[in-house]
Amino acid sequence: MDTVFIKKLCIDTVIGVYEWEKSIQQRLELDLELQCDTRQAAASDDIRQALDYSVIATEVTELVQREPIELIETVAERVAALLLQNFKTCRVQVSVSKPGAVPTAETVGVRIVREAG
Ligand SMILES: Nc1nc2c(c(=O)[nH]1)N=C([C@H](O)[C@@H](O)CO)CN2
Repeated sequence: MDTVFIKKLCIDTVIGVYEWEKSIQQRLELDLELQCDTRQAAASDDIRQALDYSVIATEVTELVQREPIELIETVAERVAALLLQNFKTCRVQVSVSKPGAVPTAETVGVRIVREAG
C-alpha cells in the first residue's frame, strides 16, 4: 500500500494540563501518514484523484486550534478520526510531538495508528 505523508506540521495552539499552559500558545509538531492507493492519481495526473496534502494540513490545523486541549493523546485521536472520516484512507498513523515540554529531552510525544471501521 502507498502512503501520503506530512512531516513536522507545526501548529501553535493552547495545549496542556497545567493552569499556566491554558493562557499561552505552545508548538506541536505533527507527522501524518495516510495509507492509500496512489495509482489512480498517478495515472490521471489529476489532483482530484489524490489525497491533497495541502487540504489535509489546513483541516488538521483548524481542528487542533479550534479549542484548548489538555492532552496530546486527545490531539492524536481527534486528528486520526478526522483523517479517516474526511479522506479516502483506510489506515492512518498520527504522531504528535511537544518539543520543549521536557527541557532535558529533544522532544516528547505520542504515536497512534487507527484503521477505518
Ligand atoms: N502522556 C502525556 N503526558 C503529559 C502530557 C500529555 O499531554 N500527555 N502533558 C503534560 C503537560 O501538559 C506538560 O506538557 C507541561 O510541560 C505532562 N505530561
